[in-house]
Amino acid sequence: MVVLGPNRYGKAETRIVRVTRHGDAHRVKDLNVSTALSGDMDEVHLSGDNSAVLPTDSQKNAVYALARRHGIGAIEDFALLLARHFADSQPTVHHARVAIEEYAWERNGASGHSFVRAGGEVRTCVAHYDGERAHVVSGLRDLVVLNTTNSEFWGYIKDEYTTLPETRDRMLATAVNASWRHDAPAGPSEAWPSGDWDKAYDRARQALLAAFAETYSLSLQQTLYAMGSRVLGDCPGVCEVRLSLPNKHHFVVDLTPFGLDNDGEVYLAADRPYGLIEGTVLREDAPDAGPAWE
Ligand SMILES: O=c1[nH]c(=O)c2[nH]c(=O)[nH]c2[nH]1
Repeated sequence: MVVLGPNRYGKAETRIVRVTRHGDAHRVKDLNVSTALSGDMDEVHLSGDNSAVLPTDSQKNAVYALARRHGIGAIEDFALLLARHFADSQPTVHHARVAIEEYAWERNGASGHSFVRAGGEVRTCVAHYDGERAHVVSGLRDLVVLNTTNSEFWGYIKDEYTTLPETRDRMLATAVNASWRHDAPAGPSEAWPSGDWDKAYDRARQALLAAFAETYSLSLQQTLYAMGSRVLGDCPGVCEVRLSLPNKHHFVVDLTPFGLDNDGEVYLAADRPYGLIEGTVLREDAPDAGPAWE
């Protein structure tokens, strides 16, 4: 006997560039949107009856049409708009998940129409909506940071395979992958503070950077906790932070064969393998996450 378990379906990675033109001053939003719907989908799996299915092609078209109709502000607002559209317009759709990545462009020179892709991190969000309640997780990935000192690593277990020398001064570098969960409003999801998402994003990003720079680190784990705590302290309305930090190892190169000393001046930047330090930091009274992280 087999049964159908949890399932969802949607259009992954719809790439959309939305241009807003105010005279000669243009604005660009460059997104990657993934939708996933669930609901009365037993029959399509069990008998092939498609009558409950909103095609993934229609989901993709809705992304473009709603972008044209409503414009795109903060990605969290656009994700909620789409999630509400799917769950509120189709009786067979009980839950919508919309994930968006944003690629930033900066103005290129003084013209209003030329742009250069900002090389740094990618902004992310995931919104869930079930017809009643919404959950929003914001975040970023690939924010690469490096401290040339104020990092030590010693006092760890030494087993028969340990060769790593203890260090009181090392390079510490990582590509920050962070997501932060917003408190869901108690009432209907329309209560989400619209227009505050960009400010909240800048504040969380700044908290991550400040904590990385200012923490005297005895391990990347300690730095992770400091970064998560700082976001919670600086960002009202954020109740949980999840971090995934690859330890981008930098090894001092032995230059003695060439008659040269090397007191923390020349490093080999290793590509892989890398330590991967992951953790969650949350307010003690954080409300239940529901589907927020799915
Ligand atoms: O900050 C660190 N944490 C570790 O757990 C670890 N393990 C390791 O080899 N180097 C490091 N660095």
